[in-house]
Amino acid sequence: MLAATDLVIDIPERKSGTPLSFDVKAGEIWGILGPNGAGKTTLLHTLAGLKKPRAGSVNLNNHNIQDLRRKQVAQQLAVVFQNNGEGFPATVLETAMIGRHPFIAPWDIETADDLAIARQALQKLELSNLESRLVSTLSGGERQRLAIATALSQSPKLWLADEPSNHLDLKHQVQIMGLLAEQADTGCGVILCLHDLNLAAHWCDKILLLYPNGEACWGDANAMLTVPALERLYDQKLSMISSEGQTYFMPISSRT
Ligand SMILES: Nc1ncnc2c1ncn2[C@@H]1O[C@H](COP(=O)(O)OP(=O)(O)OP(=O)(O)O)[C@@H](O)[C@H]1O
Repeated sequence: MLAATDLVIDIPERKSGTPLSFDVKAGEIWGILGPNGAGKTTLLHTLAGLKKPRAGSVNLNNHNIQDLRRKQVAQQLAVVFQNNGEGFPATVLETAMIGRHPFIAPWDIETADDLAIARQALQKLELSNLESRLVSTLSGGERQRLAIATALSQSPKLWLADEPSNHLDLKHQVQIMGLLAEQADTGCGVILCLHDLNLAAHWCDKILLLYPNGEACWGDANAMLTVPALERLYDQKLSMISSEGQTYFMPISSRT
């Protein structure tokens, strides 16, 4: 679905680091992990074709993403951004409808089907009762769920989400990760930037570790999520706990 070949992301004044070559297949959930400033968002935006790579290429279904028109990309791929700040004044429903725009011809208006898809997405994210509200009045978690509902309205084959659990309470974190897993089960590819190691351990099939010096490695989640690798990644002591077949990582602090 999405293939990176010898990809070097472009971070100003930073060495090129490890060229990235990997293939995100239908049904897979990839987690990109790394400390603040490592380049996770830059990588996600490069994979989405929003940012040109310094070297190498990103192919979306065998086409170089830089050669595709933005509308062609948006018909296949949705991006959930890290910050869903204020845009134009718009209601919740109007915002969810933005997800339908890649499928609407210029000068055409949304059809009843478009409206139904957007409403279904709002319902899935428990936002139906807020559809007439202005986005500016939403809480952080509601805004995050709306960003995911808007991506869902886009019916993407590929999801790229930057910290999708941002601002969400525990129940909604599980709900959103469940929704993304459901999307993967229906044949979508999913790529997530994550800070929460436990969400990564629970939900991701593949992990890419991105170090601040540009070094990177990737592979099956259980091979990548080891205490030595993660301690080096975050420069933080960790302990690993297993419970009921699940793995959990905890930072070790000096406070007793
Ligand atoms: N236009 C720019 N000019 C200079 N440096 C930039 C520019 N844009 C981003 N950077 C730097 O690139 C680095 C990577 O940023 P990026 O947002 O990709 O990191 P991240 O891993 O997503 O971080 P976080 O976990 O904090 O969200 C950061 O050090 C950032 O300051």
